[in-house]
Amino acid sequence: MSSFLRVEGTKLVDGDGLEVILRGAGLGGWMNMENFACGYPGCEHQIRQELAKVIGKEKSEFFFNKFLQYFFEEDDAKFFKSLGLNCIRIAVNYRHFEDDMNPKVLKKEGFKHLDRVIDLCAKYGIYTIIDCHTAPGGQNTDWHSDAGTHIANFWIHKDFQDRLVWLWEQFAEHYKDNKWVAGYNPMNEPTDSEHTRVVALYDRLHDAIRKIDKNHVLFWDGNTFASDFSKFGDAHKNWTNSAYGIHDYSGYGFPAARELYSGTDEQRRRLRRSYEKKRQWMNERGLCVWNGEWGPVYARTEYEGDLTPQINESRYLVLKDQLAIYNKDRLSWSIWLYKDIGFQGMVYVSRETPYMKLLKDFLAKKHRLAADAWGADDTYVRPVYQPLIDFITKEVVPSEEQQHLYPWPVWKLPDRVARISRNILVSEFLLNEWAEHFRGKSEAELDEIAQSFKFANCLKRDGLNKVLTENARMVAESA
Ligand SMILES: O[C@@H]1[C@@H](O)[C@H](O[C@@H]2CO[C@@H](O[C@@H]3CO[C@@H](O)[C@H](O)[C@H]3O)[C@H](O)[C@H]2O)OC[C@H]1O
Repeated sequence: MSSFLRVEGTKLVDGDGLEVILRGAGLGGWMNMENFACGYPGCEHQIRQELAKVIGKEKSEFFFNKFLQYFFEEDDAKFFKSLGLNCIRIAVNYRHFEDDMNPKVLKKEGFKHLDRVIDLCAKYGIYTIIDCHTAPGGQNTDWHSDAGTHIANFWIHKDFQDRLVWLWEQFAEHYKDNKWVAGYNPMNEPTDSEHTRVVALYDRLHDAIRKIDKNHVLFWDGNTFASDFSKFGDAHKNWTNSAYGIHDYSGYGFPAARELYSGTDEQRRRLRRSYEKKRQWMNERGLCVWNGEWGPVYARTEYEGDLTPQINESRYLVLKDQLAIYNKDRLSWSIWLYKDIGFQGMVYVSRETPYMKLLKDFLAKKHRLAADAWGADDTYVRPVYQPLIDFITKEVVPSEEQQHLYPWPVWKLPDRVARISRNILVSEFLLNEWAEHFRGKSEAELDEIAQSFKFANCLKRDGLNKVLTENARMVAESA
């Protein structure tokens, strides 16, 4: 490894000017844990608080540290590489590096696992992209920014913005010489309702990082969950060595899809249209595009029963058809996600592990209540929330236009009701129930529970991995 990757026109290239197409995955709920991926309700800072209340701070930190250790180790890197993939996007939570009660004081221990995983990936020839998935105050309206609210306060507090700039200075200083780090993704999925503050912030982040690190590629997500660059204007002219991140989730990959995907001409047209819309701004300017997140979720026999194989075959087809589009464009991408508890991951924690056995009934309850937002099936609770939706549409804001609160159009009214009443409110009441499962556990038991996330204790989603491997083989042969 002799060179940094860089952007040349629409491509990523190595030091010899040879094109490099990054094909890989987001690591998942690791240094930014997520409810559906890790099996808890709400968001990460809430379960950390709750577990500390139930088993004490020391034991709780012990557990989370073990979790971080076992989640990604040598076997994971080896397996990932064996699929023909070459890049892992690592989502990190700012809280590992800075305490809200002690702002702008670096927690050096935050780098312990991040360095370990970056070095492990490097050992196997896998690039990494550092993705700042949460910003102080919350840069978006969803659970994964770990704010615990649907108000993206990051955009209305300069202090929060200053702290993110400071954090990126720390990252840049720490990783500026690391050539296996393909680049930095300074902010995951902003939702700036004014569309201008995000551009001003990117200017600041760019200048701060470039003062320290002239080499790494910067991957800038579009506004509104990395779907919209339409208000970016000529902003790119200020940003050097930059690529632009879209997140190309297709509705066909989710339970709420209007129909099961079977690859009809009309469905393929929709798939392509939704992708092309997201990259239009880059196309018009000849800029480099990176698809930082995409991919379906999968049915599980415990919930979808006999329909599981049929649903999942349809989801694999969505995946294949998306890949066909991306291959034509020689697009770099990062599928969401590598490891979880069995909803979306390439590998997932076996139901026979201590963690999954411990939480079996709780997870079934959480599923029934549709407490997570990601790909939730709301069949059981729809009668509870539909009256609220009807009330808002009939009595509160009868005009459709007034129902279009940002982040519309990604959030329609039912999405908003789901996020606020289920993913935030109901989940709050479930936090203690989750944490109580750990009451009275010794360190040895907590260690054993955390080991559930080890590669050896995970199953592989063969259908998904087969599609990815065959694609890797095909692109390698046609190169
Ligand atoms: O951490 C990730 C997170 O980054 C990701 O965020 C979601 C991305 O998608 C958003 O909705 C989609 C927008 O495009 C439409 O075509 C799809 O149908 C929508 O699902 C969503 O609001 C974001 O939260 O999601 C997964 C997290 O684990």
